[in-house]
Amino acid sequence: MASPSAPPILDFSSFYGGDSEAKAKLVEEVRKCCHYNGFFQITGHRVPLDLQHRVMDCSKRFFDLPLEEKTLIDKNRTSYNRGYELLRSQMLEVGTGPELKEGLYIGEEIPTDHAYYLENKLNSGPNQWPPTVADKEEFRQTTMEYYHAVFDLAKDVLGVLALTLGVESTYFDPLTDGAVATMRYLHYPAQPKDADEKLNRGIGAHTDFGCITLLLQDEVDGLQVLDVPTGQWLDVKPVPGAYVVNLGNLFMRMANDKYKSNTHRVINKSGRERYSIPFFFSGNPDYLCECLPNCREPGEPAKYPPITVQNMVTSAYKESYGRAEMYKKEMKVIDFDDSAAEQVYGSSTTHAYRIKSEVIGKCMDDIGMGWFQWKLFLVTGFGFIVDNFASQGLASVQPPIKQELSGIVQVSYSTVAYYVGLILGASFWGLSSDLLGRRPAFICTLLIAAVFLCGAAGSMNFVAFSALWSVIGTAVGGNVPIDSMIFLEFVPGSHHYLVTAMSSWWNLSQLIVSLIAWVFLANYSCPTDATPADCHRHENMGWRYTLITLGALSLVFTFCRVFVFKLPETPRYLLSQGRDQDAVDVVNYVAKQNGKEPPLTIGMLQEIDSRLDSSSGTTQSGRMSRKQVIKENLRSFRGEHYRALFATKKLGTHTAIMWIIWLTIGIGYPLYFNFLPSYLAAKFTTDASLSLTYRNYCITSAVGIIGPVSAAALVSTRLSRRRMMGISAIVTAVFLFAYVGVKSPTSSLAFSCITSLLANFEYAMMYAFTPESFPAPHRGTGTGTAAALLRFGGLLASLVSSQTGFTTAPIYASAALWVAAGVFCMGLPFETHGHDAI
Ligand SMILES: O=C(O)CCC(=O)C(=O)O
Ligand SMILES: [Fe+2]
Repeated sequence: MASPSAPPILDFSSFYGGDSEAKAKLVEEVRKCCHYNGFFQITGHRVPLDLQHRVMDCSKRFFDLPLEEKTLIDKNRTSYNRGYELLRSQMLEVGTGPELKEGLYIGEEIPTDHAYYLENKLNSGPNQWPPTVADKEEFRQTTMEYYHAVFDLAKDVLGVLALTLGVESTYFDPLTDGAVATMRYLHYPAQPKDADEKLNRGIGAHTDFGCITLLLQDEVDGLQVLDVPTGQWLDVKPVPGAYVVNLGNLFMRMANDKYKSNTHRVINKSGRERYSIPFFFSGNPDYLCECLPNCREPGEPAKYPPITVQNMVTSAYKESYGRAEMYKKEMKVIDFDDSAAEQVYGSSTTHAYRIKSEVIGKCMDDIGMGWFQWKLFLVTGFGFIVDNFASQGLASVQPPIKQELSGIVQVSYSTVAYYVGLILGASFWGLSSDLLGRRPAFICTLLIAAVFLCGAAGSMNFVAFSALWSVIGTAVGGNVPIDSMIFLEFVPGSHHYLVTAMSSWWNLSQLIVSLIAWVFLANYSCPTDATPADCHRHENMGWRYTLITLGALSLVFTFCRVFVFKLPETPRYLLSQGRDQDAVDVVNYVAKQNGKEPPLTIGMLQEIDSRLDSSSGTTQSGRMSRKQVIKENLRSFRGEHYRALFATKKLGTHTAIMWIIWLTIGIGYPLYFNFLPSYLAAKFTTDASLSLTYRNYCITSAVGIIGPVSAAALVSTRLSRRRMMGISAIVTAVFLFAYVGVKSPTSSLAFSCITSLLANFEYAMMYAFTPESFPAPHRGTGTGTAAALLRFGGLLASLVSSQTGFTTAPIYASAALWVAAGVFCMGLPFETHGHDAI
């Protein structure tokens, strides 16, 4: 069977006849099918055609009943799977919707005093018969007559299977005596021909978990078998009167995997209603399934230990139906009453969005922290690193630039240009990540920064230099806000503290820049008293080397982001766009990357829509092309993301205070750091060598790393984030005030280490708190604006520093601003600790 072929039709009558040659041929053909995919059809069996017609008629009669009459015998009223199962109550395949089929489960009549019932044996108990079906008694009798006829046929098929294994046809008698079997009347309503095939399955792809299945189909096709070697789905064409026979997982296990239990599914695209009656033969619950004879080579071990039919089928049942069960469980866990979140977020998100976001959060928790997120922690960290490559890089190269390039009125004008870029960049990329997604910013910001950092190294005049820095600013401005968001949207609750720890990348970067500057600037710069008249380019290459190195490292980071770690769009952004199916795919992709079972199905999200009776837009935006989405977004954008951040009084107050805090520390932090070097130089008038200066920078930066790390440790405790941010801001201020009084260069270094640690503690908290406090559909806008205000503060500070002489006033001002920021933090209206970011 080299080329894919649908299950063959075999004449079973030779099993009953006396022609031993024909019988041997049948056995051989069955054996081939078992090896190939475990599927074949049989005609010539002993189940009368007339009985088949009568039973199909029963099935139709039942399904024609009104729903309320069918649900009188709901399967969930029993603990042993007998009775009616509603449409869409099962999902066997990842990524599909609930299945378009309804069913009635029937088995051997087991009274409540029967040992099987008393011992809770597999699917054992009295049947539930529909009380209102026409000809009720005939319905019951025909059904049971059919059940017993197919039961006998199943025993005969097992007889042939025994012969294929080279043992007596009676080999399976211990398995078939007292065997449990279940049959199901199935009804697949007609599904529109153009319905989305992916979502609308009669039965999702699955394998049967019992011993063997005998299926009677009516004349409407829809059953397909997967041809494993080619990946094609082969139609199993209905043949009047024939049974489709297939092996289940239990048989495959007993055959040491030599015989196959194959994947199959039903998609009813016929435009007609389809009826089928599968008969699942499990076996005697106490039968011990061991490796069958002739299923392994001499010396080859059995792949599986012995197991009883009861244990095997119950656990396989769990596994096979696990998804559906988990789905139901999940749906029960979901608290549809989210009035607390509603109070805060109001109309900024829909109810359905919030619940779905919560479900995604739960799935992320189930998937847990794994390789995917650790890699993400590294690649999002690149953004923090490059941010400081630029800020710190610019500050370090300004002194040698001033010496070399002529016509510079104020070297800090380049800082102004850079900050203007940063403000534009933070606002633009923030907003763009809500409109177009997180990915474009993830790639572009790093790439642009890398290219222009290299470009800036080649600047020949100050105007070009400043212009290039404004472009670098537009890219870098988007790095930190977007990267912290992306990481936040993938990290499980258990590792939320890592969002805070991300800031340590920024401090690490400060250390890297200080080291690079130490190497290049201390060695390849004109003497400190040189001017453009006597400082030549070739003697002053240090700043160019510095920038080239920083640019090259940034290029390597970009390369990693583009080619090594491929970031999928975040599930919450996709949800916010109504792209539910894409969100499901991403969540399951992360699960796969972490070696976990896929936890989410589209059905779970659809269930939320149907329960809340809202349309998520899946059907429209789900099929929109990327271009359409962009167009739609831009068209609908009338400042809606900004308005949404003020949707309720609480959220509005929060947004306003958050933004004010960012502006305040935006001025306070650089005001102090820009002044400090000149202040110290003026105060101590020691002509400290460049080397010493860079050494001190390195020490301060290294100590600074402790800030975010300790913040990360504390953020996962029960302490309130607002209070921690507030207190750390105020303590920073106290140290700044004290700084003015330092008496020696050594204590100055100690103080700058402590303030750096404290300020970075506060920053790290803020960088984590800000994105998590905004709802994902507007998170980019909220976080981006915060970052833009931070930079605006920086711009104000650099304007002040370019206009003011050396006094202590700016340092006091900075301290006062930190106090103010601390007080604002305490006034934030809500806490994110203990809640999932939505
Ligand atoms: O209805 C069919 O054709 C197939 C049913 C089936 O595969 C099942 O119930 O396991
Ligand atoms: Fe099946």
